[in-house]
Amino acid sequence: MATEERLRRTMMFVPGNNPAMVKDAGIFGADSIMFDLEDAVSLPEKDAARYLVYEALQTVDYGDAELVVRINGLDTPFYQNDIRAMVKAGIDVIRLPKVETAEMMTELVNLVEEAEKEFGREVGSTRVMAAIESALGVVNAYGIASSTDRMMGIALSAEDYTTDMKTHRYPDGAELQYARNAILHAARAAGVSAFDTVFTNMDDPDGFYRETEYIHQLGFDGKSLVNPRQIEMVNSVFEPTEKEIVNAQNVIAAIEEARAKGSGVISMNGQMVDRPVVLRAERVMRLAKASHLVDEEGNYIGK
Ligand SMILES: CC(=O)SCCNC(=O)CCNC(=O)[C@H](O)C(C)(C)COP(=O)(O)OP(=O)(O)OC[C@H]1O[C@@H](n2cnc3c(N)ncnc32)[C@H](O)[C@@H]1OP(=O)(O)O
Ligand SMILES: O=C([O-])CC(=O)C(=O)O
Ligand SMILES: [Mg+2]
Repeated sequence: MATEERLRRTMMFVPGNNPAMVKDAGIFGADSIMFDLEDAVSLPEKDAARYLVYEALQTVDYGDAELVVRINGLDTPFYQNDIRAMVKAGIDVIRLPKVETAEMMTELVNLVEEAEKEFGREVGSTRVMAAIESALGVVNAYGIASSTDRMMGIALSAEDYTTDMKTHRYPDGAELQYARNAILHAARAAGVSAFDTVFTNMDDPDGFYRETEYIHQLGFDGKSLVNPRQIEMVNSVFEPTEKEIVNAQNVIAAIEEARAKGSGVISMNGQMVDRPVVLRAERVMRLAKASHLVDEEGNYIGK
């Protein structure tokens, strides 16, 4: 399933007009690096940023990170050149900002396909994602999330969203409750990844940690980030604990024993273990493996 393909806990914005940040973006260990051609780049620098990111994609080794670019919106004069350059460079994922309808994704995908043909890239190899930044986008979230086979995920973009909603961000996040839940349900129903929004106050690590724990509890796959210092904090929240891993191993062993006896349910330390419990345990083990916390047999080895 698309949401389980790879770890996507951390998706770090890197301003596309900053050569030092673009060059070093791979050293911090983000699961996904997101080069920004949109709001981090001023209008006079749009062409230079596109060229800088294009060059970096040809020359810099970003290791295993998934490479994403946030292009300019469909209401700008820049998005067509952004799409052609990024597809030509072989970007993994194009993130379209300010998506409000499924038709906007269709327009993106048509241009991506044209560019893949023009530059000899395999048709279908470029994936896409949508940033949802308005009330209309939230209302249409499922249509957007299920608009194309290329869809990797959808993200809440709370800075623009709260502006559209005539509010701003508060420490308790109550103003984002509906959007977070709507986006998460749309992503899960469509089988794509769900990303929470950026947290922009670098001087409030406690607030960042609280928000990350909260969105992890809701079920998001990860979070958009603006600074490398945020990566380790997100990973520490998303990594399964030793206790969770040992419990998952016990659950899997118990259900295998039950199945050998022809039963789909068993009691383990007073807890009923049945299919949903087993599916959660299997997911814990996949996360543990991807986080290199277990060996090939699934035994906890820690960091
Ligand atoms: C609402 C929206 O649209 S949000 C998305 C658009 N915004 C962005 O892309 C902003 C990205 N983030 C940044 O530009 C910066 O992190 C800021 C402005 C928020 C903070 O900057 P600083 O206070 O300089 O950050 P900090 O002191 O932690 O930087 C430490 C190091 O990490 C680097 N760094 C910081 N942020 C990033 C980043 N996003 N990507 C890559 N490298 C980064 C700095 O260059 C610095 O490197 P150095 O030690 O070699 O000089
Ligand atoms: O995608 C994000 O989280 C950043 C952004 O553009 C917004 O919040 O408006
Ligand atoms: Mg925005």
